[in-house]
Amino acid sequence: MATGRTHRPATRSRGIPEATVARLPLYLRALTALSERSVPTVSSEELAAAAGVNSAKLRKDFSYLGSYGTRGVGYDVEYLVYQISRELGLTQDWPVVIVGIGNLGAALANYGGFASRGFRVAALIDADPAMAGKPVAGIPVQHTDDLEKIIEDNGVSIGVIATPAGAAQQVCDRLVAAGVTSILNFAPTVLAVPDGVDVRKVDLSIELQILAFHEQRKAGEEAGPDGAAPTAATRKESTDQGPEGDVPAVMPA
Ligand SMILES: NC(=O)c1ccc[n+]([C@@H]2O[C@H](COP(=O)([O-])OP(=O)(O)OC[C@H]3O[C@@H](n4cnc5c(N)ncnc54)[C@H](O)[C@@H]3O)[C@@H](O)[C@H]2O)c1
Repeated sequence: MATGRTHRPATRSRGIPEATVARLPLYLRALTALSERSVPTVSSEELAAAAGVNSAKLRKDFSYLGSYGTRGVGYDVEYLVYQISRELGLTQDWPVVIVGIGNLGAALANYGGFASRGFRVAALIDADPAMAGKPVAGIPVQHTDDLEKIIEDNGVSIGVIATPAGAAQQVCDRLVAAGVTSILNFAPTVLAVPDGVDVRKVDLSIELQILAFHEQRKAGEEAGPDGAAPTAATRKESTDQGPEGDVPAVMPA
């Protein structure tokens, strides 16, 4: 699956390809787990396996960061955590607003993984007046009438859209007009944004459709061309991640 960002060239100005940027969070997740176990160093092979990435690709990715590891020792885990966090802009706190506090928005608000990665949920916004003031994940929901003021007061540059598809473009336009320059869109619709605004789209049903495609292919292989039982060559491990082995569940906008 291709990954990318809207309105950005395939290579960023500092020379790190988008495909490498998309893998940095995978390395960071694996490195954070090693750090939590107080593992001091890791080889490229071990880290590649933990991140689900090919080790030659990992070494190439790290060369863009200027990180080459030490022969026979490997990479310093803490230093790589710092380097990748810095590259991803995670050494600073990012206030995030979530718009649309229904089933999905509430689940996202309750997800502790944002805060632990430097994303602070600054505000929850919904159009339903009945929800205004009601706490979700300990944060009172605010009405969309105040969207612009909320963005400005909190210095928000990242917005998450979890509204119905029909409302998403209008919400997006207001977020962008108020100063938001990055949008994570969960609504099943393509958003139009001006240059300089990044949109990432998450669509779990697309991921399921891709899995369905692989299931169908596996079923065809199991039956074999003449209906024969599967052989070791045709049977696939359930951990198969595809040729790249590093495909994130996030679609380009
Ligand atoms: N990307 C995914 O994998 C994924 C998974 C589940 C749901 N979704 C999508 O996420 C969206 C939300 O799903 P849900 O199940 O939480 O729906 P929901 O109906 O439970 O919640 C939607 C919320 O958005 C609010 N809303 C409506 N219009 C608004 C507007 N203009 N401004 C602000 N808030 C507004 C509603 O008041 C409601 O609280 C839908 O578009 C759905 O298709 C995506």
